Amino acid sequence: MAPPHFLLVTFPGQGHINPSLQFAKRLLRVGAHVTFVTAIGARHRMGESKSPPEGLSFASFSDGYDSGYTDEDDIEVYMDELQRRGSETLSDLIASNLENGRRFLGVFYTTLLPWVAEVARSHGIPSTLVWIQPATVLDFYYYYFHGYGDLIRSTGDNPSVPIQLPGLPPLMASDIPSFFTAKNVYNFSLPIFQRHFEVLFKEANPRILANTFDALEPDAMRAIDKFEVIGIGPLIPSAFLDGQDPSDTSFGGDLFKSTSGYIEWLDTKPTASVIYVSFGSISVLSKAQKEEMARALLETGRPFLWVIRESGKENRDEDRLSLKEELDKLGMIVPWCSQVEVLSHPSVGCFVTHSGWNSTSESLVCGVPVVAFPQWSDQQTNAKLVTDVWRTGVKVTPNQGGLVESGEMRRCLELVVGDGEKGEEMRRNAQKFRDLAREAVKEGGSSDKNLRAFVDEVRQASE
Ligand SMILES: O=c1ccn([C@@H]2O[C@H](COP(=O)(O)OP(=O)(O)O[C@H]3O[C@H](CO)[C@@H](O)[C@H](O)[C@H]3O)[C@@H](O)[C@H]2O)c(=O)[nH]1
Repeated sequence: MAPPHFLLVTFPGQGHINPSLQFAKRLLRVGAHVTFVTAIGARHRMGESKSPPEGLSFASFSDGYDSGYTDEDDIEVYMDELQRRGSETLSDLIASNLENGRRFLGVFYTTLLPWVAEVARSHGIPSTLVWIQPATVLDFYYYYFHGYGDLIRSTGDNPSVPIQLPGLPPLMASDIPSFFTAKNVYNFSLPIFQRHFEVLFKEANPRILANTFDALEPDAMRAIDKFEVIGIGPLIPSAFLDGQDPSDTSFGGDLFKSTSGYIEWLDTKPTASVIYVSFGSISVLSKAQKEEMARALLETGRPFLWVIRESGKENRDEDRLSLKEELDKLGMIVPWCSQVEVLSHPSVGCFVTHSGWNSTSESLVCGVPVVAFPQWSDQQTNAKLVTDVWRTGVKVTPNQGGLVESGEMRRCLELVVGDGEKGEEMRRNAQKFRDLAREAVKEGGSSDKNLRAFVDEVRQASE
């Protein structure tokens, strides 16, 4: 019998590409073939040095921004173009495969691409959303559009009163996804999430595969009876997780150029001594914030590895860090690194993170406690889970102007890396979730079983 063949469409951002590539590899592991589709600009940047594993092929479409989306572009125009051009190409791809006798058994699409489900439906192919944030955040979006909108909107009026939603921890105004706050400037976001639910509820049996696992969010995964949330995560390269495929040492789709030497540098540092600082693939700290961070790192006196992505502005006087020489003596600043490799390194003892969902799950998988420094989107909620539910980290408190001062940063770092009871508890919890994550993905673990059962069902339904 021919292997089931799936189409997997992902938004062209690093935070989407990484879990999608890992999801594709999981599908291969359960005997499926996958065609991975994203926009041309991202596909080019992902590079093609490593030959893909057998059963994985790539296709791409023009979103109209083939040389890359930049900060100067209008995100709303971009999202419209992505949908318009993406829908056409995807439809052609499905049709030409059919003409050649190849039928996709199912279409998977990640967050922000609800239109993919419509394209799949127009060809009579079942589609499934792959949710790449925690189930808690998914539930929160659902509640907003289904009965709790007024309550959520009123959080800004009563910032000290928690919102209590079924199955979720009490959330303060500062814990909710940024798209719901008065400061939100991304007007495209809420209608897209609303549309995700609309297309989902056109399915007879709405199901969502989520990059989380049963033991991590047991209540949030079962909170809503209108759809089934199936945990298939954490989606992390096998070598750093279950070891089933030791050759799987990277996601395989970096959009940024890395440097060398940082692993050798980490090798020279004592166990759990290094502070790793990274804000993912989108957020950029202001110059003032970088200076505060630099002071905190220097005052803490511990070695650090800090990712500052290249923006082309580094060499301008106004962007140059004033303490650069001192920083270079104590730590290392790199433009990009293999984050999972760094977090798995025994020298790393603390992760200062923007709390993107991939970085958060990677911290859990590697058992590294965090200082959460959320910026936007789901990150406030992820930080809440880390600090109050899993208790594997602490969150910074900005001053009235929104700046996290060096003293506050230092306080948080010392809580995490220090010898106190709180630090020990966070390290213990981090180890606990590391073990639970491994348990979930190993053969027979909850995520492994969930994905196998899902693929078997799709296969049987198509027979
Ligand atoms: O030097 C680096 C820095 C990052 N990474 C990787 O890049 C990914 C970053 O993903 P994430 O931590 O989720 O951050 P963002 O890139 O900011 O992701 C966006 O997408 C995520 C998924 O929707 C959301 O959770 C975030 O809030 C949103 O900002 C992770 O896999 C990291 O391992 C590296 O490999 N090297």
